Amino acid sequence: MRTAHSVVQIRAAEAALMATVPDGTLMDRAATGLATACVDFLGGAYGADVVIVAGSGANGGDALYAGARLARRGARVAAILLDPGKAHAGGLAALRSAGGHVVPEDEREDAVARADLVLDGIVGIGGKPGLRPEAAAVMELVERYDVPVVAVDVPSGIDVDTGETPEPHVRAAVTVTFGTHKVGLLVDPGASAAGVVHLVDIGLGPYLPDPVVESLQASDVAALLPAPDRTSHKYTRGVLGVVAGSDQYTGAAVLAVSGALGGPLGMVRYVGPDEPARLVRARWPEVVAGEGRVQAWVVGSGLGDAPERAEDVARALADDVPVLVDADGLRHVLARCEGEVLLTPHEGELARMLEVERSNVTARRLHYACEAADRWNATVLLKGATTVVASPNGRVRVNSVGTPWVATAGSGDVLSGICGALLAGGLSPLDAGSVGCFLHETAGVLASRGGPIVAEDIAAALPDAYRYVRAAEGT
Ligand SMILES: NC(=O)C1=CN([C@@H]2O[C@H](COP(=O)(O)OP(=O)(O)OC[C@H]3O[C@@H](n4cnc5c(N)ncnc54)[C@H](OP(=O)(O)O)[C@@H]3O)[C@@H](O)[C@H]2O)[C@@H](O)CC1
Ligand SMILES: Nc1ncnc2c1ncn2[C@@H]1O[C@H](COP(=O)(O)OP(=O)(O)O)[C@@H](O)[C@H]1O
Ligand SMILES: [K+]
Repeated sequence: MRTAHSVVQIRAAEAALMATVPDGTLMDRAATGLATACVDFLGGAYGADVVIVAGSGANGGDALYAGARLARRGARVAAILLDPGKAHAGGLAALRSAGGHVVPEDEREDAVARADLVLDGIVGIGGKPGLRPEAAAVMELVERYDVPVVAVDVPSGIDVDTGETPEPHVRAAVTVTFGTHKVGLLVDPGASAAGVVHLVDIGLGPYLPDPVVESLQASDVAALLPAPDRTSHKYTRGVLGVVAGSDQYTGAAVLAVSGALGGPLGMVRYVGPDEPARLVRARWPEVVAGEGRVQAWVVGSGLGDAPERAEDVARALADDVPVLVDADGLRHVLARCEGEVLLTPHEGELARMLEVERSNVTARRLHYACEAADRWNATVLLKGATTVVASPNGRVRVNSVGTPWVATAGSGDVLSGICGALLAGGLSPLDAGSVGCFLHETAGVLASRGGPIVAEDIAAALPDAYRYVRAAEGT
């Protein structure tokens, strides 16, 4: 499990750990890990030109100490001090004694222009979102000369606790973070600004409380996946009812059912108009058409906007089993939900539900997913490059696995099917949403292998994704 903590939690853990170790130990651990990551990134330090952009806090201190290590390994290291009077004294002395130097103000552009790497030590967890003008001016040079950035702890300027990114902020190729992940490194748009995140263990683990955000890894997913045993039969494995598709959107029915059949259940019942029902059965003879007992419902994909389809959603929500509501069905979730409900909007659908601009949802994904979970008393899975799954009890998971090739028409219908299958298999909405999303994106990666795919390819690769995560656990 990858876990992310808030700044307040990290500060408290840091204080508790610091009381047990000599002064400077944590910064030494951080700088050592940071320097190693820079050497890996550069493919060796010798002869490389490294520019450190250092603010006035400990984040600048980490960068300067790492710079000293790189200088000792043969890099030419130059520091741009944003506030020379307040630069970290120990870090600066270490850099100077290792042969590094401070860049005079009128030589900043030249230094950036020839750099192989810029270390962003402007601010860390003590910074306010955005950058001050002087820091922004240096980072403009870095972007103009297209110099790759390794961010220290966080890309400076992002909102560390939410992943929001008010401009300006740093865009990093790699972020080397210390002790634990920060929420803003896992949630977009902050996650995109962070690039590849590398965690350096500085010994904080035993002092950290429950995380604010979790991110399942393959072995976590494997541990949560239902699998049949010798006593299983199709009904004990779970039956999913799929209410999807319409005469206009027949494909949604086929795709939602394909996603469901790629999951660990015993049977799918399809409930819908004649034409999509005919297509579903032609494609999947094992599907039973018509109502019957189910362990969970998926309702919504491709229902269309005919007012009478509201009945479908109401009937599913009134049944005493977990319900996933997707796409068109989301228009009809008007009141607070009761029981186990998973809502799976994309940003546009969530914006419509909350009556806000879509751009606001894009900018504040964590905030609006949590707000919707609270408002509807349901688990909300907000789709995207990093999917957020927020439950009404405050637990949040983020999925960072996947490929943008998964963003293809009908892909969301497949997702609703696999998540529904997991609900029918007995998983909670939080587990079904986060495990389903992991399997769906992993299937996308396996099917795509770097090339274009269609939604059916994702559904077809779901059993392989299942095998892949079980292999990761060694089961
Ligand atoms: N936690 C841990 O376990 C460990 C933490 N460690 C490290 O410490 C870091 C936290 O250090 P920190 O507390 O000194 O704060 P930090 O982020 O460097 O700077 C804040 C200062 O910057 C300024 N400033 C603020 N906003 C700004 C802006 N938008 N644009 C420009 N400047 C801005 C403001 O200063 P001012 O100029 O107002 O005096 C403020 O006081 C942490 O991220 C990690 O790298 C590791 O060493 C080891 C273990
Ligand atoms: N950039 C991306 N990287 C990975 N997955 C993505 C990206 N953008 C979207 N997705 C995924 O693609 C799917 C799209 O679903 P949705 O928007 O409902 O499409 P549709 O309505 O066509 O089925 C979701 O699972 C979403 O999380
Ligand atoms: K930083």
